[in-house]
Amino acid sequence: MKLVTAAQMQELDRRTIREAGIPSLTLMEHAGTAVVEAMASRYGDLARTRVAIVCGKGHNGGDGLVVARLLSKRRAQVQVFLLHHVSDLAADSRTMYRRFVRSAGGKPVVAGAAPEQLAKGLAASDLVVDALLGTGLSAPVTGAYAAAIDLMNRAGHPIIAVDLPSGLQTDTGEVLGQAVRADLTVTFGLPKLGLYLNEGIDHAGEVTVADIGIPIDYAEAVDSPLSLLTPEEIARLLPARKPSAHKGTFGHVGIIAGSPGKTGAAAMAARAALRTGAGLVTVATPRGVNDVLEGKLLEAMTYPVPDTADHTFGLKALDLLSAFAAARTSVAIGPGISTQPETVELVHRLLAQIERPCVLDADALNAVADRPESLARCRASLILTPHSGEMARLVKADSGQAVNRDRLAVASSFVAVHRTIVVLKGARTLLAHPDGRLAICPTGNPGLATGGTGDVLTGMIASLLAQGLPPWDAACSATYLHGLAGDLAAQAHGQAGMIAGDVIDQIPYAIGQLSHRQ
Ligand SMILES: NC(=O)C1=CN([C@@H]2O[C@H](COP(=O)(O)OP(=O)(O)OC[C@H]3O[C@@H](n4cnc5c(N)ncnc54)[C@H](O)[C@@H]3O)[C@@H](O)[C@H]2O)[C@H](O)CC1
Ligand SMILES: [K+]
Repeated sequence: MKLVTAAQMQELDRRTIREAGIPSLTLMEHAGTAVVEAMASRYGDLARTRVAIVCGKGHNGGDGLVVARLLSKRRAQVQVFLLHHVSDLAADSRTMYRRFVRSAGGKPVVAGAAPEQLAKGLAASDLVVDALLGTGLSAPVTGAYAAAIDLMNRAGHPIIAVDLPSGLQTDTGEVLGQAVRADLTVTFGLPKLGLYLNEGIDHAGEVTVADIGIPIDYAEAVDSPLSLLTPEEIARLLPARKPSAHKGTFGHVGIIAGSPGKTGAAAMAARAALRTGAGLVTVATPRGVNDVLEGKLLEAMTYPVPDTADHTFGLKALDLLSAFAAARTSVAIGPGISTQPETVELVHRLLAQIERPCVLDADALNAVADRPESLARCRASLILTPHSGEMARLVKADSGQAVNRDRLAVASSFVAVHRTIVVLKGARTLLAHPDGRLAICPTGNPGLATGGTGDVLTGMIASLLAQGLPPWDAACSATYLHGLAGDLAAQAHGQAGMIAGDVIDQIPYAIGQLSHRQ
């Protein structure tokens, strides 16, 4: 599904009204209806629920007035707070104001709501609807708006944001002055970019994208290189398992991984590859740690190769590893291989020889960071899976935080230069393709910030490559499934208690959830 900026959304809105002839009031009615439906599905029967609705003067406020009328119909106890006098409202919003007053029989509407009144009203509510500002935000929030946002955030009740949390910049996810911290955001038509970037991630809460009647062909025609991965799209990409299949049908993953103290990384990548459906998985590992690794694996095979005195990968293994990779359907290099200088050199030489689609992760990324030109020399399709710290090393940025401040630009320019796919991990993992495509993954949670989950993702991508998915589809699908498995693991164990092994255990259920959508 396309991700859009404020300008793209406004253009879509304009086309829908002018060309498709759908009246703006109808769109507003649909928007309000969608918010009420999302509230009912999250908070249950809303009858007798006390709801404070805080409205600005634009169309976002108009949506809020529709919500007010529809909630009153459901016998919720609604209190509307208008920050402006009725005469200041946009025309459609004024119409919705009148409809609300008429249908709700003169329920309290406080025009130009003073902070004390608002504070009292918020204290006496169960839920808060934020309909102050949407895509029309054009300047930092100050004065009465800032005060209202602060009061909403401090009221301690769940906040439902209409279209966007007020104060959030639609395109960048930056807070302009002050922004609402929502529990649920119901966004209209297409998802807005800022809900998935920067502070927007924390301010948006759960995001629901609501259909308000914008024609599908208009939405698909939006010229945006950015998309949000959706379960429907990912379900279509996953490999089918025909009744006549055998294990050869699902490919043979080769994983080059492990060193003393880090055989767990190798084992987790292998198990994740198997759980994602690969037919066969073999881990090539330094001879000195092979016995330890074998003890951790049942279904995967190992391939011990000559090692250095430290029991890490050394140059004497180059020819064997090159032949190993050539005999596999896909390859992953990196989990737990260490940054021993000979291992680093080995990675560079392997890259010059490898031809199978290949995932580079962890220490393999650290190896290429000082000589990234090796990437361009590689003939294979490469998928790199850095977290922000590894990306910082790859692009010589000061820190992972510097990368995170501008994830879109960093990832796009890296792939344009090095012609690889990048999976930039982190809150809302970002995928970048050298042809300019960008995708953001909505699944995953902070519980995934635990050792080993990166190795799991590497194994999953390699698995889908081995099953024949093109590299971009494999990267998108594996990232989505990995986040979903992480969300299921968090449900079972909590975000603090979940560990990478729990994510592996949930992969089959994540695949199962998507299969129902095929
Ligand atoms: N996209 C659609 O198809 C639909 C969107 N709807 C809703 O409409 C809003 C966008 O409405 P718009 O009137 O353009 O803007 P806002 O309501 O977000 O606010 C504009 C209003 O606020 C003033 N303003 C801007 N910045 C500030 C500030 N920092 N402080 C105070 N005031 C500010 C500005 O001057 C305007 O007067 C969209 O988000 C949806 O919720 C439709 O209802 C359905 C169709
Ligand atoms: K809002």
